[in-house]
Amino acid sequence: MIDRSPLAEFTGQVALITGGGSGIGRAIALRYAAGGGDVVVLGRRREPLEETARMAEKFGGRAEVVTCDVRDPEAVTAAVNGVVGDLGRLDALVNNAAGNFISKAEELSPNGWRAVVDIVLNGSFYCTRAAAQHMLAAGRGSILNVIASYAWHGHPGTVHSAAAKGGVLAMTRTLAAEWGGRGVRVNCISPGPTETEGAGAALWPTDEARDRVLGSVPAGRFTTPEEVAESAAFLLDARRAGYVTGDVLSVDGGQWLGKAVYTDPRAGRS
Ligand SMILES: CCCCCCCCCCC/C=C/C(=O)SCCNC(=O)CCNC(=O)[C@H](O)C(C)(C)COP(=O)(O)OP(=O)(O)OC[C@H]1O[C@@H](n2cnc3c(N)ncnc32)[C@H](O)[C@@H]1OP(=O)(O)O
Ligand SMILES: NC(=O)C1=CN([C@@H]2O[C@H](COP(=O)(O)OP(=O)(O)OC[C@H]3O[C@@H](n4cnc5c(N)ncnc54)[C@H](OP(=O)(O)O)[C@@H]3O)[C@@H](O)[C@H]2O)C=CC1
Repeated sequence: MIDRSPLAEFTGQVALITGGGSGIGRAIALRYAAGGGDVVVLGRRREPLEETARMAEKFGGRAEVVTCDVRDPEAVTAAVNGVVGDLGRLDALVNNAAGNFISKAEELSPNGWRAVVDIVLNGSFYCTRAAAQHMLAAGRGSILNVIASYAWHGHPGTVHSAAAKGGVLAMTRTLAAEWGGRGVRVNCISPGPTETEGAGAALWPTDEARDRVLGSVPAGRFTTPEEVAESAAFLLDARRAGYVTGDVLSVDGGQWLGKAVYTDPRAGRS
């Protein structure tokens, strides 16, 4: 459980976290609040967002809730402008909202493809565009995109999500270069398999599938949302990561390296 951060690095600052009502998004919101910041959590369902806000307020800062579908660009712009109107500033955006399910590519319907790409890639762009208008005007800001390692190595069964996350990675690098001289940093964080409300049901719904995923992680366990949140706090903090932009931090127990590399007995690992 996250307690107040000894750094208090976000005191006086404001973060907007999409998908902040569950899993990794909630952990990032709570870590930001523990660091003294104010948080706004955005998603489609009000109830889980309000639960995050109640938890965040215990750290003493402000916490607000916005219901919005990131696939709706007008609603996103209104939500972001509302944050700045209510809280006076916007220092950080975390594009964490996502949709996912497993499907053979040849059986995936156009609408299934569209649902995931719209949430992950288009939604991240809409939020980024709206937030950057304020950040660039202020000359400071940090945008963190939550991706997955299959953005660069691919993964059978998740072509929609892998393609969308790959697009977010390219967007991150492009915008880091475009805005690097104007005070706005853009980075990615790449969690390993993490047991959350959405991921377990969508990606490893059976014990057999769960064991197979676990078997792919050299560290031998799932990532915790709090581990992702701690690294997210580092990347969001301008004092510690002010010179880091356009990069990806993997928090995955070595999963993307490929466990096969480590299971050769000649290397002393099995
Ligand atoms: C083999 C994989 C193992 C993975 C091991 C490695 C793991 C590490 C990396 C993990 C990386 C990433 C993880 C995540 O992103 S986890 C987050 C998961 N969270 C969620 O998905 C929560 C939100 N989800 C949703 O909102 C929905 O699932 C959805 C994305 C579908 C969007 O909901 P919406 O209500 O807008 O959409 P619809 O229900 O109307 O559906 C739209 C079309 O999509 C089709 N669909 C939906 N589900 C499925 C399915 N399970 N299989 C096939 N098709 C599906 C649906 O039928 C609609 O299409 P049609 O209109 O053509 O029918
Ligand atoms: N868990 C894992 O193993 C891994 C996760 N990731 C990434 O981490 C991030 C968080 O994942 P995780 O916590 O597991 O996921 P969850 O499914 O638990 O959370 C996803 C959140 O996104 C919100 N959301 C989904 N669609 C929309 C939408 N259209 N508009 C607004 N909000 C939306 C959901 O709220 P609501 O339904 O109320 O809208 C929910 O709060 C994602 O980007 C995911 O791809 C990366 C690697 C591994």
